[in-house]
Amino acid sequence: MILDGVGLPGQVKLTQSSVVVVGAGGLGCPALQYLGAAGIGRIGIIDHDRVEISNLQRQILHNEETLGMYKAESAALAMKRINSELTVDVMAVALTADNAMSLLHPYDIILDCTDNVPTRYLLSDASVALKKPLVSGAAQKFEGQLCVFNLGTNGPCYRCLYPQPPPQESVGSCSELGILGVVTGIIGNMQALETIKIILGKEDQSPSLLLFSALGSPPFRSIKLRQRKPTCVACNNPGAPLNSTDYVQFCGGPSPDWVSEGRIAGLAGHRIQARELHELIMSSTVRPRILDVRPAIEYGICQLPESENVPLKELLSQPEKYIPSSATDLYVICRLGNDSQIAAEALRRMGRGACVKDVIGGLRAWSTVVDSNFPIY
Ligand SMILES: Nc1ncnc2c1ncn2[C@@H]1O[C@H](COP(=O)(O)OP(=O)(O)OP(=O)(O)O)[C@@H](O)[C@H]1O
Repeated sequence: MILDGVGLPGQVKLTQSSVVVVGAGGLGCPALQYLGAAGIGRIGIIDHDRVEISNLQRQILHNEETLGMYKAESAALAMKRINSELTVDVMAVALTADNAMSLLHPYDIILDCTDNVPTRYLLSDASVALKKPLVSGAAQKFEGQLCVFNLGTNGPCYRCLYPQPPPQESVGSCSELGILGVVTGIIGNMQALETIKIILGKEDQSPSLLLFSALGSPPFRSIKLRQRKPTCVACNNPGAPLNSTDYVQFCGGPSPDWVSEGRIAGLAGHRIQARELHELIMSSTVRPRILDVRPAIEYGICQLPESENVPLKELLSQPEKYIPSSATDLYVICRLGNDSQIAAEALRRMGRGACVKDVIGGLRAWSTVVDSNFPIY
């Protein structure tokens, strides 16, 4: 309140404002922590996922005691420890095209703290339709990006910048590619800062894309963005893409874990649950052929007995080498069930009628439903 340019009116603005944070992971946790501490009047948290031990290296609102709890709940508990009077709406559901408008509608500003491309397009289209600013963060390995989309009447949206999704091979999750925890801390904190600036009316009206590289020299670079693109399908017709886009199909690649059971059922025949694979192993006299597409170093840490290791890159460079004869079924597995979908699709494209199935949820699912002693990392 004593800060020049903020004062009591500024603090009142913070108290009277509302924000919604989608994703209570590496970016969402630091953003939520500072937004809560700043005294934002109402904070919504949307995340369908539960806290896992591998999250604790960067998802700083969660702790050993909240393992297994919904992240949205765990984050809310931690924030209320800072300020018991905070109003926090816990929404332990996945944001989808069906619920986006109703879940996001009550809030002034939307923060994208998620980790997958379909949700980025979905959030962008929803924020254009709702005419709300979208404070978007991303982080992977040693790098991060920050941008405020849809600001004012002419600020560009995510689609203006990226009309087409990135190629599949350039996309991966933190658990697949790794992330230095503090990098998400830096970007998540900056998302909180940009949000507070918007509320206080101190935002930069000509938006830029901030690029951070922990190993870069200098580590921060900034690119000024143009205004809305005249050809942007979302800005020209707000709401239209939201009603007509299958975001997962549009982005290609593996289905994120929030995709509904209905969609997985649509892929029936191409996919198998870990439990079903286990039943098959137990009931067959001939052991099913299992291809593990993780990098060799990860395969060395743990693997299913008698599985073969063909790292994804190797498989994609020569898929014909690994297609089974039409008589043999092939089950493709990885750590979380993403790379195995890409590998299975590549093998199926080779034809020959081979029956190739990927294991939904990968070895993580195996350790949850089949063998709790399986040492998944
Ligand atoms: N459509 C969505 N609706 C709600 N939450 C989402 C959606 N997409 C992603 N998220 C959430 O965004 C968060 C992203 O954070 P982050 O990548 O740090 O976590 P993670 O997915 O647990 O990471 P890891 O890749 O290590 O498992 C996750 O908690 C994830 O559940």
